[in-house]
Amino acid sequence: MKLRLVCVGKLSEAFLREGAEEYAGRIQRYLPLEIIELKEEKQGGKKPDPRRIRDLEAERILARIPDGAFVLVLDENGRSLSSEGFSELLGRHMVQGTPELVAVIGGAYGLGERVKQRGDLVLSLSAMTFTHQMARLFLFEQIYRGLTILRNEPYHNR
Ligand SMILES: C[S@@+](CC[C@H](N)C(=O)[O-])C[C@H]1O[C@@H](n2cnc3c(N)ncnc32)[C@H](O)[C@@H]1O
Repeated sequence: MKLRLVCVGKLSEAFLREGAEEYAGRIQRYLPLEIIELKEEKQGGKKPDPRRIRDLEAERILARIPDGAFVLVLDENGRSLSSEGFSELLGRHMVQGTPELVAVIGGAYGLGERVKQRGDLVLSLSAMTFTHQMARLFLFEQIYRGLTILRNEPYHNR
């Protein structure tokens, strides 16, 4: 199974970029990982219309999700899972032969309804809201943690 992250915005904070790169490297010891960073929608000088921004970003996000992928949409209002539960989810898709697991992280205004509807699971990392950059780091850490749990490797201390 391949992993793909589709996200809006780059990692501009060096301390988060370093952390995310560290975990991305660790994940890639187990599974291939592709990161697609989409540009944030800008509305040239106008007062931002968050709904319009989300809708425009949604079109570009959906275009990067291949058919047959299992889609994990990251949203603070989604479902929460334990690390073990998340690890089981990853393991199930690896065994079932899901070709690609796509995780989606929104930009400053969050994700449009069409993206949430495409999600096979809308996942919350916490009921609190993080920046998209932090969400990326925490998601990567949890994917890495989940993979080490599947391999029974000493990272997650039960
Ligand atoms: C700054 S947040 C957007 C917040 C925005 N108020 C909204 O309506 O979603 C940017 C992105 O980070 C991700 N994110 C932030 N906090 C999260 C959390 N607690 N759980 C899961 N994803 C989160 C989501 O993908 C969100 O779209």
